[in-house]
Amino acid sequence: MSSRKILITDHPWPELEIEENLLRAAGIEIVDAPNDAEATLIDLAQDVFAIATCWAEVTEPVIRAAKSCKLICRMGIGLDNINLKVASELEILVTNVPDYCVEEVADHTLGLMLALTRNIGFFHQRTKQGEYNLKAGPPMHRLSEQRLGLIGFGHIGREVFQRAKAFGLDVAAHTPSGNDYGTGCPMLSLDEILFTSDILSLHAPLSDATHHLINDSTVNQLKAGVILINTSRGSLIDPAALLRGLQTGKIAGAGLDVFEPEPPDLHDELYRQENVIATPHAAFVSEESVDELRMRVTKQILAVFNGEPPQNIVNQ
Ligand SMILES: NC(=O)C1=CN([C@@H]2O[C@H](COP(=O)(O)OP(=O)(O)OC[C@H]3O[C@@H](n4cnc5c(N)ncnc54)[C@H](O)[C@@H]3O)[C@@H](O)[C@H]2O)C=CC1
Ligand SMILES: O=C(O)C(=O)CO
Repeated sequence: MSSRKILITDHPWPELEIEENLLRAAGIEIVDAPNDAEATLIDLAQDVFAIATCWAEVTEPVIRAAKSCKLICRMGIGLDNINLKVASELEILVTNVPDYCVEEVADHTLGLMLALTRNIGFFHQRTKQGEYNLKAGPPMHRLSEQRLGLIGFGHIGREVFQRAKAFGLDVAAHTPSGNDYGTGCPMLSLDEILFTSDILSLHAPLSDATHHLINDSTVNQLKAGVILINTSRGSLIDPAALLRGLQTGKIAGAGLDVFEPEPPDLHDELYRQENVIATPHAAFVSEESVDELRMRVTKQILAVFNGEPPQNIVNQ
């Protein structure tokens, strides 16, 4: 390996001590980007053998500038911030960590769902403001009489299914393949899931097919009073259509962990709606998941440095 440098484009953890301990011991230098602007990444990527990225856009110009690059690691599951086509064309391996936070995201999804269906966010705000009563709360429904529709039934969707069953929810799912992975979960068409869900939760990756999957036309198909949960990617929802759906009452509430764009403009009308609860792309986080993620990415980098195949290659 001629280059001994790697570039970390961005990371939400304050220090890189896990990466430094393992990589510096092997003689690898870490370049910690000061910001994730494309021009900065183009400049810093020139002589690195690997790029590790959380949410920064690893664009075609960044990849083409990285002349010695053998590996691009997504420090996470979703691959929507990496130009996979160009990486593959240049025979650069791309990896992700497909299963480090499945339980955390499923728990978070149920958390958002319960906060909305039990009016926990609403009552919390009112109680803190000194209003100790049940006046004017949105209607609440018995969960065991509600249909939860999942769009996407991969690692996370299936984990949400298991939890939701324990709450007595009637769960159904939609994916293009219709594979229920032996769970017995009814698999429906997109139209059926939109028409029949009392709660709709998104667990599909961001792609051309899922971009603005929730738009004015699909909002129209939803059951009146539906609750919408998104812990996948913000751009699965057209934010303007969501706002209109909330304002007309078609959508009774939204629980959002992901946004378009990120970070969102929290002064936007959408986030001022009382029936929107939001968390800052935090669904994946626990001490355990983040440590596991960082260790596994570091091992992928070490493998390639040592001339071995890394785990979880997505483009081979
Ligand atoms: N908020 C957070 O902190 C986190 C968010 N995520 C997001 O969650 C997404 C899902 O993660 P996993 O379940 O692990 O992925 P996965 O790859 O195991 O499952 C994805 C599922 O989406 C389905 N799918 C693909 N295209 C579809 C379409 N057009 N319509 C409906 N379904 C479609 C697939 O068939 C599969 O069932 C990730 O792609 C990522 O964007 C992942 C981790 C953390
Ligand atoms: O792992 C993912 O895809 C996340 O969204 C967290 O970065």
